Amino acid sequence: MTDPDIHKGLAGVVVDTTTISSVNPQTNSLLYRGYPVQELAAHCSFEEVAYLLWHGELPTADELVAFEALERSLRTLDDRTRRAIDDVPVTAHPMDALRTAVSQLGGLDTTLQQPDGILDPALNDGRAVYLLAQLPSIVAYIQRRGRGLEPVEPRDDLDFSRNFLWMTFGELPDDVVVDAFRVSLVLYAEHSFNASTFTARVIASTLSDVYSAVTGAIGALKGPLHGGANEAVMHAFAEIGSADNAETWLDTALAEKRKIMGFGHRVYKNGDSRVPTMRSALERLVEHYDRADMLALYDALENAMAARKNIKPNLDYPSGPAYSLMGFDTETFTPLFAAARITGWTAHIFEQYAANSLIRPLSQYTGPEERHLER
Ligand SMILES: CC(=O)SCCNC(=O)CCNC(=O)[C@H](O)C(C)(C)COP(=O)(O)OP(=O)(O)OC[C@H]1O[C@@H](n2cnc3c(N)ncnc32)[C@H](O)[C@@H]1OP(=O)(O)O
Ligand SMILES: O=C([O-])CC(=O)C(=O)O
Repeated sequence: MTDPDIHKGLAGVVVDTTTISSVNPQTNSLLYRGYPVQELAAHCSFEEVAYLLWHGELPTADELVAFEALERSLRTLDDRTRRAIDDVPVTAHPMDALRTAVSQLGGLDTTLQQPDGILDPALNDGRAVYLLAQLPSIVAYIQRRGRGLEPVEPRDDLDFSRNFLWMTFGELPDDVVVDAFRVSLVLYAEHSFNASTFTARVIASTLSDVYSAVTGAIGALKGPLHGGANEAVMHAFAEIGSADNAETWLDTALAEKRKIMGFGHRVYKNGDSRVPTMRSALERLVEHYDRADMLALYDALENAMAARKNIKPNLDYPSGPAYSLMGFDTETFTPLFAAARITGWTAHIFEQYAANSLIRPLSQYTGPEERHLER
């Protein structure tokens, strides 16, 4: 019998079709429902992008008004969600607290028990907007709790990005900061069959519910080879200290066979299509906060990595320092990624439900030959 082809890590394997986004390493482009992500980042609110990912088209003016009103009405945290977060030790990683909170939202949703309660598209549309509205409140609550601060209530006179920053910091930053934050959310919203989205689709393929699928996706995103890389970038920056040390630090790290976080990508081998847009946002923040030293370090490490390994940055590389300049705690960076990616995750969960086939690949057994107990 010939050995089957093994596709370790499913690298290069096309497992299904999708109409949600297309990642094109040949043209270095990323399209959401056909629109280049750079155009969306330049011209659209995060709410418009969420609507586009879910419905396939940008909202009309009336649809946007109704959608924004609904999202704003769903932001307040239930006391039971706060208590669930409070039961997680404050020293735990914020992604653990976020995962617990989303899991608990599933337990609180009694409509899951209705006939067809898990798959009903109308119920699921509502759940997606609810998760979109709740995640910023949860993430802001977790960061403030970590700092020993009282929560800040959401405001329904603010758009998604502004309200997120308001709830986190208790004040509104300048427009340049809000805009960089909005750009990061748009860029993080969706990226086809990445590890966390695929996790969500695997869970959805068993006809489990959307909260379970999102809870699993949060677990997958936490890892440093995926979303966890944005905070790992800042840990590396802290180790390096300043631009002068970048080359020496990198030589040591590579000699120790360490992975350099924020560099490399499974699909893009010649640069991540989102990096130039996020880097421009980072440059505006650097100017605003007068932190040329941050950009110098950023460039020094990028150049050293290009010279030694010819490996380019991914989106987590500019996002990490951008979130740091905005004032987020380093451990909040991956929860921010999750609060944006909830849009892509849920779009994929619903696409999976709509044309489902249980995801269950094969493996080649390489363990012991058949043997028998000696008793
Ligand atoms: C938004 C996102 O989630 S983007 C991804 C964020 N993750 C990171 O930034 C973590 C750091 N990067 C990595 O670990 C990898 O580049 C991954 C996991 C993203 C992609 O990995 P793969 O597609 O499996 O690439 P693979 O690991 O085969 O890399 C090919 C070669 O480049 C090297 N390489 C790839 N990325 C890096 C890196 N960041 N640092 C050092 N070497 C690297 C590998 O060691 C390997 O070298 P080898 O052939 O000598 O063994
Ligand atoms: O596509 C991937 O493998 C990882 C990634 O960049 C993302 O999820 O945004």
